[in-house]
Amino acid sequence: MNRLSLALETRQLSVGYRQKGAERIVAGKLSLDLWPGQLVCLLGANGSGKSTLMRTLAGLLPGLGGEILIRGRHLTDLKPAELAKELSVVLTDRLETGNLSAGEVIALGRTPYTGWLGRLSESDHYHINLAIEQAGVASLLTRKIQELSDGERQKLLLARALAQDTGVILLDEPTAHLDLPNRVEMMGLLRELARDSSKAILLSTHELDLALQSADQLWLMGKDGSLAAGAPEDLVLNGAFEAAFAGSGFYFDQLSGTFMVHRTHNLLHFALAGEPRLVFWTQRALERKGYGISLSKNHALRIAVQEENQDLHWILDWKGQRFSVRSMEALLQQIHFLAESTD
Ligand SMILES: Nc1ncnc2c1ncn2[C@@H]1O[C@H](COP(=O)(O)OP(=O)(O)OP(=O)(O)O)[C@@H](O)[C@H]1O
Repeated sequence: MNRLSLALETRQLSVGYRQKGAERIVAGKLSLDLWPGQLVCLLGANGSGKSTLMRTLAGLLPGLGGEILIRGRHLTDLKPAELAKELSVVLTDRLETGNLSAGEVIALGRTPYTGWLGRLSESDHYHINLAIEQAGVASLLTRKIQELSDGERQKLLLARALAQDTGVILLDEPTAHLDLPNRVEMMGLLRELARDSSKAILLSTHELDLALQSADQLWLMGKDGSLAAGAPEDLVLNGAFEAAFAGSGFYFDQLSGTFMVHRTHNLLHFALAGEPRLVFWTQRALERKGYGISLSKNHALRIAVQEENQDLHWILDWKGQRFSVRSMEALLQQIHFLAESTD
């Protein structure tokens, strides 16, 4: 792809704060590309610098070095009105809109196009209606903004950004206040917008699992001011994903693609056999108790799990002895009993 069609680009960008004449660089030497049609999730532990980078890219915080280009033009050369036609921002903590209705807030997204009288043209109405439909906020329009729930307000802010009709949309934690179905819906909506409307969307989030499943690219901020960018699967397989969130008490399991709370601390390992879904949950139960999994089929400790007529049962082969149980709880109790009596 021709680099001229990049939606946003940074070259050796440093972000951070100037305090009493001294610079505090939060992240440096960032050379990043954001293409039209791409959904990029910005991830990192608390305090790693996601908001700082987001605010710098949005022109709300001056960079400490390097360059930011929006469709090939330097951010610092763009007048505020020009920037507002290129890039919209949804920040979680900003809503200084007084006593406006939700519909009026969405219409504010057209400010860069309406001139100082603020009169809405046909094209403005078109974009407002499209934004209402895309964000699914038609039922909120007459409500006062203070009366909305956090989740409803979040969708409304997305609608305002969509009404602004920019090529780049930056969202700081857009799923923060949403429940699980709404988080999934919001991520799906952003995914669709990127793909179908060729928007370049960058969002920061703590939803690691959703980001892994939805993003075209992850930008992973490390605690040391570094940033690793790449396809989610590349960053999992090269260890960058786990390294960004390394902490005590949990680890990232590449096989299941999830963070696990428990490491094996028990010497007992089991070989598992059965339908993958049943093996998966049996493994989860064993790992929760600190047992390990063996890949050897001839292991002395084996568990086979089966489903017959919607009844589950587990056959535990314990060094040649066989036990049959009908629930996961019974399986764990049987193992515990056998382990205790063999000690
Ligand atoms: N206004 C400020 N002045 C000086 N330092 C700041 C300021 N705002 C944030 N910081 C510091 O910059 C670093 C990055 O903060 P930032 O808010 O960007 O992290 P974050 O990744 O968004 O965190 P979180 O996940 O907790 O929202 C932190 O060490 C923070 O203390």
